[in-house]
Amino acid sequence: MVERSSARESDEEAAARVKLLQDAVKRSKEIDESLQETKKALERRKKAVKILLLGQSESGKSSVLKNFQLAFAPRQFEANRSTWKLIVQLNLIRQVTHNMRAIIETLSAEWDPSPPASPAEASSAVRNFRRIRLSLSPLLIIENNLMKMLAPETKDPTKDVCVRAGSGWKALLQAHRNGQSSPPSPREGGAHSLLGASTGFVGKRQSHNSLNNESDPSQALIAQREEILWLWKDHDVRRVLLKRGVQLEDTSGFFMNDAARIASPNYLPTDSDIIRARLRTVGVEEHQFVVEKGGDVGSDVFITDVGGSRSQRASWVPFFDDVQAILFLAPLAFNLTLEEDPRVNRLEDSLNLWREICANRLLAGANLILFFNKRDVLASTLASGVQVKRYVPSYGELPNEITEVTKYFKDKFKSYHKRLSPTSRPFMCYETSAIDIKSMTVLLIGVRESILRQHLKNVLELGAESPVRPN
Ligand SMILES: Nc1nc2c(ncn2[C@@H]2O[C@H](COP(=O)(O)OP(=O)(O)OP(=O)(O)O)[C@@H](O)[C@H]2O)c(=O)[nH]1
Ligand SMILES: [Mg+2]
Repeated sequence: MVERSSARESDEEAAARVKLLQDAVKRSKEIDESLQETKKALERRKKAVKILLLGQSESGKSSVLKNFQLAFAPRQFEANRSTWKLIVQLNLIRQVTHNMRAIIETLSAEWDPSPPASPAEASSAVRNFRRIRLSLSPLLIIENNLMKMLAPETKDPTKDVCVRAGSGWKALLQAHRNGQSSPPSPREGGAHSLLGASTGFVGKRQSHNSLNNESDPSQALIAQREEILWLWKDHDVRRVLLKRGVQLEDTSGFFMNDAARIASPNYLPTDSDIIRARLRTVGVEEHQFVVEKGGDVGSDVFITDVGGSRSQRASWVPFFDDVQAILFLAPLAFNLTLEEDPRVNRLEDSLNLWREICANRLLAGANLILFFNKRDVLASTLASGVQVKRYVPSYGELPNEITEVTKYFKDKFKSYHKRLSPTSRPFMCYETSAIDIKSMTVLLIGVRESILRQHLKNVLELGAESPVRPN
C-alpha cells in the first residue's frame, strides 16, 4: 500500500518534472523567437531610413511628419483620422475663447466705453455682442475640462494644446470614442516616446477620462454655431479688428474660417484639417511606418519628432546618433518673436540653431536638408506691407519681395552651412508650405529618394573601406 502510494507520488513528481521541463523548453523557445524578432527588427532598423525633424517650436515639424505619413502610409494616417477630430475642435474652441476674448476686449473698448443705462439704449450691435459674450461661456467650461483631460500639466491657459510624447493620447481619445473608460494601451499606434515621458498619464487622470456633456465639444459647438459665426463674420467685428491690426489668420491651428463646417453634426476632419491642427510636441517621439505605396513598398521609415521650444533642445542630443538625414524647419518669420522669450526674434533664433546643428560633430555624417517653411505666411506678411528692413536692418533697400527675401536669407543659411560643417556636404534647401498637401507630397517623395540614394552611397563607401575578411 505504502509502496504503491510512493510509486504514485513519484509518478506525479515525474509528471511535474516533465511539465517543468516542457515549460522551460517553451520559455526558451519563446525567448529565442523574441531574440530573433528583436534581431530582425534591429536589422530592419539598420536598413531603414532614419530622419530627424529639427527646428524651433511652431516651425512645422509635426506638420511635415503628418505629410510624410499621408504620402507614404495613407492607411496609418486614415486610422487616426477620427482621433484628430477632438484636437481640431479644441483648436477651434481655444481660438474662440482666447482670440475672441481679445476681440471682445477690443470691441468692449470700441463699442462699450460706458455701458448704456438701460437695454433699450444699447444699439443692436452692442446687444448682440453682450448676448454672444454670455452664450459663449459654456465653451470655456468645455475647454477647461478638455485641457485637464489631455494636457493636465498645462498651467498657462494661453498656451497651445500639448500632450507629452508617448502619453497615449490617441489611445485615450480612441477609447472615448469606443465608449471605454480607459484606453487599451498607453502607446499610440506607430509612435512612442524616446524620453521616458510620463506614460502614467492615463491612469492618474481617470476622473477626467470620460467625454460627458461638459467635455464633449460636438454638442456645444453645434449649439453655439451661430454665435461663433457671428463673431467672426460680422461686418463691425471685422472693421474693428482691421483697425486694431489684429491678424488671426496666420496663427497656429486657425480654424475660424472653417467654423461652420466643424460645428456641424457628423463632422469628420479632412486631410487639410489634420495637417493644420496644432498640437504642441513635448518630449521626443519616434514614429515608425511601413511604406504602403510608391517604389519600395514594405520598407520602414523612422522619423523622430521633437518639441522645439528652447527648454527642450538639450534633450535632442542623444538622438543625433544613427540618423541619416535631418530635416531642419526654418520659417522666414522675420517679424515674429519666440513665444517662450518674446525678446528673441524667431528668424534669428532659427539661424543660431542652424549654426549649432551645422557645427555639431555628431551630425557630421548626416545630410542636412533645410525647409524654409511657412512660405504662404511669408507671402501674406510681405503682401500686408510689413518691411523686412524694419526688423533686419542689414536687409537695407533690397526689394520687399518674396524671391529677394528668400534669396537673402538662403545665402545666410548657406554660408553658415559651408563655413561650419565639419566635413563638406551638399547644401539642400527648399521653400515649403507644410499645409499645401499636394506640393508637399511631390517634394517629400523627391527628398526621400535623395536620402535613400545618399544612404546607399554611404553604405557602399563604408563597405569599400572595410573589406570582408576571409575566416
Ligand atoms: N500657414 C502655415 N501654417 C503652417 C505651416 N506649417 C505648419 N503650419 C502650422 O503651424 C502650426 C505649428 O506647426 P507644428 O507642426 O505643430 O510645429 P512644430 O514645429 O511641430 O512645433 P513644436 O511641436 O512646438 O515643436 C500648426 O498649426 C501647423 O498647421 C505652413 O507652411 N503654413
Ligand atoms: Mg511638434
